[in-house]
Amino acid sequence: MHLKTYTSTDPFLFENGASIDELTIAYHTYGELNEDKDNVVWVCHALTANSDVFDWWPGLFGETELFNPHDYFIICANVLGSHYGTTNPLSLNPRTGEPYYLDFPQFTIRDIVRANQRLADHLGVDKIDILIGGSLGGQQVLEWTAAGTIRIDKLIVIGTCAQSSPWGVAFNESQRLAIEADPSFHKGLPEGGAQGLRAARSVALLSYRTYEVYNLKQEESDSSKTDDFKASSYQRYQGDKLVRRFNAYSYWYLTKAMDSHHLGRGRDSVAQTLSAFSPQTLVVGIPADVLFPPSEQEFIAAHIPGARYYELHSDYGHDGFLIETGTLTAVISDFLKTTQSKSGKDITEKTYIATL
Ligand SMILES: CC(=O)SCCNC(=O)CCNC(=O)[C@H](O)C(C)(C)COP(=O)(O)OP(=O)(O)OC[C@H]1O[C@@H](n2cnc3c(N)ncnc32)[C@H](O)[C@@H]1OP(=O)(O)O
Ligand SMILES: N[C@@H](CCO)C(=O)O
Repeated sequence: MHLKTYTSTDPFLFENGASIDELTIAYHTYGELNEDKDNVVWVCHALTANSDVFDWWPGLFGETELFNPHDYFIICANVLGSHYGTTNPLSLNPRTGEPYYLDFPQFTIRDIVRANQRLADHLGVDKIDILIGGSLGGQQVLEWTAAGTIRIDKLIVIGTCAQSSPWGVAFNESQRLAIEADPSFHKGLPEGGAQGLRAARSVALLSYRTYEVYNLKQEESDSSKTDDFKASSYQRYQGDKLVRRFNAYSYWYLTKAMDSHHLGRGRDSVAQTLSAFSPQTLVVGIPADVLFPPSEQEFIAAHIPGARYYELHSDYGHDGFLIETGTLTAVISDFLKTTQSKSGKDITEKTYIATL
């Protein structure tokens, strides 16, 4: 359960043709790979999380949770370009001896997935029983399946999309504008862009949460107030909190990777790519998610043969996927029971689970 690293000294080629001489991947594993190698749960994390899934997805992953190390071999890799141990813009470029900063190659979700595949090869994993992720994690799940480089039996995708929307790109661009407006971002220092990152997190939160949850959590009781509102202090606090644990360069690049997500790029179409998927699939949409609205999940579910779709009601909106772990446990358990009973059979009927 400790952070591990794997360094591959084979050059890593990016989708855009750039390369780096070596790639380090930070990862966590929990449990053991069984003899049949058929107990792998691979978790793909979202924008600012890390490889310690027991830490950031408690309630769903843990010693006694649905995904536990006694029943499964759980793997989570810190994504390419992220701050938590995998090669990223603050890593030293062996060609210059200096951090890459903005010389880091622009990478895509496909590059992230190819880094995951490199780790799978290193770990001797040639079959994933359950591949799960939300948001940027869900983008990886879909892209890894489309890549077809490893056998995957079941997919669980939550609050994500098959192709980045103009709305999603606009949110990300607004956050990058905030980072770029911070002069320190351009000075080549590890803490460069910190104030911009603070503002970017404040913008991002507006896409992760809802009007309802702000009313619930940040309501003012003092009617005489004309300044210093709770909601203001909350935005500032959340910005500071991210700055303490993340860097502006990784954030800038990762939002660009999200923008690049398009399952149909270089393939027939998004719809056709999804319709060729063979894993049994559960898609979860959150009606209050303004960033990845349910229509995007319905599209995914409608095109993957036999996919099941569940609507998770959460006032938290997009971040509900990290918070509503009780409901997710129930929905996923139900999905797993159904898939076990249908093991080996071809599911052609799309089933909508309206409620549990
Ligand atoms: C190394 C690490 O930290 S691991 C990384 C952890 N994060 C991740 O992996 C990314 C995924 N996780 C997340 O995005 C988030 O943690 C979530 C969505 C799961 C939950 O969000 P949170 O920010 O924890 O919850 P919430 O929105 O309720 O905010 C609570 C925090 O805001 C503070 N807060 C609430 N209202 C206010 C206010 N009006 N003014 C100032 N602070 C406030 C609370 O005191 C609390 O502070 P704390 O986090 O220091 O305890
Ligand atoms: N709030 C989460 C999810 C974003 O999709 C994060 O910071 O990673």
